[in-house]
Amino acid sequence: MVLKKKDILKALETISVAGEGKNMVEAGAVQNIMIFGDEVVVDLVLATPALHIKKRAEVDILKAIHEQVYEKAKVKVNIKVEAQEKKKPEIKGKPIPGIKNIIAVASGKGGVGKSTVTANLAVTLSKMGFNVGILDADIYGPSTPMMFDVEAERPLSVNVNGKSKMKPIENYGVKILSIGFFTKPNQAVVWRGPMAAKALNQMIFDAAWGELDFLLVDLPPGTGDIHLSIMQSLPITGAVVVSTPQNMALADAKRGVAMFQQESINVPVLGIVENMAYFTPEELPENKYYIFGREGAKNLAEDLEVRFLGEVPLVQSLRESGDIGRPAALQEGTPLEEAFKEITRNMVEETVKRNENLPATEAVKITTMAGCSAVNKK
Ligand SMILES: Nc1ncnc2c1ncn2[C@@H]1O[C@H](COP(=O)(O)OP(=O)(O)OP(=O)(O)O)[C@@H](O)[C@H]1O
Repeated sequence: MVLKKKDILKALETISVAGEGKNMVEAGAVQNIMIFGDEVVVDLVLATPALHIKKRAEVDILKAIHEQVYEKAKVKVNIKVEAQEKKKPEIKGKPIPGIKNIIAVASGKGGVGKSTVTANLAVTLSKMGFNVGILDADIYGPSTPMMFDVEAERPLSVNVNGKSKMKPIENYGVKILSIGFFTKPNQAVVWRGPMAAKALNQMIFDAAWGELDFLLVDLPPGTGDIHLSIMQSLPITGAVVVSTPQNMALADAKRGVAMFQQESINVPVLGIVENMAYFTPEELPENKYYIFGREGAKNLAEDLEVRFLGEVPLVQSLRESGDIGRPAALQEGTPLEEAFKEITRNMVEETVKRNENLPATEAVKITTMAGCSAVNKK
């Protein structure tokens, strides 16, 4: 009996690989087949060193060749174990023309300052010379319109290439669309998941964002359906997680990071920001009181091996600036401006690093920090 490689391959194609839904040839596990007379040598690569799986593969191969090709074939199986490379984060969703980087800003717990951080990151990016937008997707408490003093505004419709599009509201050099523009003030927001997802999709794809270097997405707190829906429809470049140093907030932040890193989402976490890191009376800036604990988010970042982007103190003027609608980072020469500059610089740096590891898509364009002197300045 003359053994043929194609018959052996056909037999091996009947063996499935556990958990992959593919046969071992399709899955690339069969590296080589050699035939010497009635002897067949199969080189196999497996991702797991588990003994029972190795044994099982060997038995299956023997059986398939004996039953389907030649019952007296002398079969030898060489198994090599190669840990599979960790899946690289990939950009999902359809790219939005003109938008280079989409950064999701998330927090596990509510009220930790996610929207405040988003607003100040946005104005800092704008001061650095980037074109910036904020998509306020916080369906439970859209606060961006208030933080930018545009609560009373309503987006107008404009004509772009014959299509009617929603024009974002602009202030302090930042383009804004918020779910808050479509609800009355004080109206209880009871968006159901699909409704919210639809409204968000319109704000993303039916909006005239123009050219943006960064679109920051202010996510609702927590890790719910709306997050999944955004993650699936938007090509998110990376995520920034905001937390206070408090244990309770940290546990939620950890869940937030895990949500981005889970296999089905696989959005890289650019880093963690520690908000309300300490209280400092404005008249005594040297005095620091660690009200919510010390360096909790910093330690969490280290534990999770993600970048610590920086800390923001608890300062009365930061709250006030949010309430009056003028983000604190707009001021020049203040410790708060410095803090946000540092965080923003680190975030841009992480975005650049992350983009270097990605396939070039419309959603990923910024691959160097050159051209932004404010970013390079330490
Ligand atoms: N570092 C800070 N110092 C002082 N006040 C702050 C600081 N960070 C946030 N705040 C204030 O805390 C309150 C909650 O902040 P913010 O709305 O940004 O939180 P959030 O995490 O976005 O909340 P939500 O759960 O509604 O999404 C606001 O009044 C804000 O002005």
